[in-house]
Amino acid sequence: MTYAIETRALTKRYGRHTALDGMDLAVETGSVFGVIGPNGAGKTTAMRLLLDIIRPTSGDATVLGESPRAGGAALRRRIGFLPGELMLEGRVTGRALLKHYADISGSVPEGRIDELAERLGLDLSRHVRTLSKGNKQKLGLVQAFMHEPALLVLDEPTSGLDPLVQQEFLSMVREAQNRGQTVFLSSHVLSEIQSAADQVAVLRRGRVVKVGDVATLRASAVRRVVIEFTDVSADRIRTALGALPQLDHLAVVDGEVVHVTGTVEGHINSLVKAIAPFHVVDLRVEEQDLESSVITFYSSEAGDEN
Ligand SMILES: Nc1ncnc2c1ncn2[C@@H]1O[C@H](COP(=O)(O)OP(=O)(O)OP(=O)(O)O)[C@@H](O)[C@H]1O
Repeated sequence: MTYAIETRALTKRYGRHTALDGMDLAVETGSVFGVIGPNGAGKTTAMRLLLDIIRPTSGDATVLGESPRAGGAALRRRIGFLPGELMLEGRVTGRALLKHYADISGSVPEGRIDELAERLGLDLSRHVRTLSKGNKQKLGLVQAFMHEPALLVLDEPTSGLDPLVQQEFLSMVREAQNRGQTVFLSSHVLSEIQSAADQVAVLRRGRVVKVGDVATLRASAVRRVVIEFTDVSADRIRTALGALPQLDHLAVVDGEVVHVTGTVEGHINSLVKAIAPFHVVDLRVEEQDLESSVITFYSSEAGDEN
């Protein structure tokens, strides 16, 4: 197994504030790896460390087999980077700017810039400072993808893109993967990661709190359950279900039909066993998308740190 990115206890502090706290990650070569987390979780900090834009307080990283610091410009050319905050102010056209970047990164295939711009619906003849946020983002994407680098590091790549362009971006990611490129991307919009990423790391307050493939994260996902019973009292149901450890937010409404709602984390086996003795007239189990699931995860963990 080879890794395009490995980090060992990678840590960045700003004064007393820890932006990234002992990150251990291994990103397989040729995979699409997503980092998700809310604003301020440390996603941008992690990416800047990998690009040697900032230096770690402690710990280290290997990117395409080299340390970001020692790899220098040669390593940088093998990475396509989309920064989170793209500053494009010049009085140049998109085409001129990309030509400038292409001269630096070298080896941009003939016609590649036009092909990518067309796919994303970007007008290359406009001055970059007149472009909208979404169009600047497209220019940033063309710049990151155009030289088909071994590794793509994309900070919030879909922010500002409309849904159709997001779909086009996702097919660019898949094509990059088919070519053997590795894609490391961040988002706080988890639905984007869900369809694109082989592996996902959940980052929260500078720490990796979960890593897994989308299927594994789903297996531990939080599901919403709705159950209706007849011929039983609400109290008996409360007693039967109240002790189940993975059942949360339990609400039992008394009536001719006893109505129960709650959330279950992980497998629903013990819930099914617990309701089996009663007369169940309806049972619905709704899987939340990864986004709601992880948000539930954050909120259930909230308050465990300062
Ligand atoms: N140069 C800096 N000086 C001081 N604190 C910083 C600096 N850069 C980042 N931080 C802090 O480090 C934490 C992590 O920031 P980071 O930008 O990595 O988060 P993020 O997950 O990328 O969030 P966002 O989606 O908002 O960009 C935040 O609390 C941020 O305020």
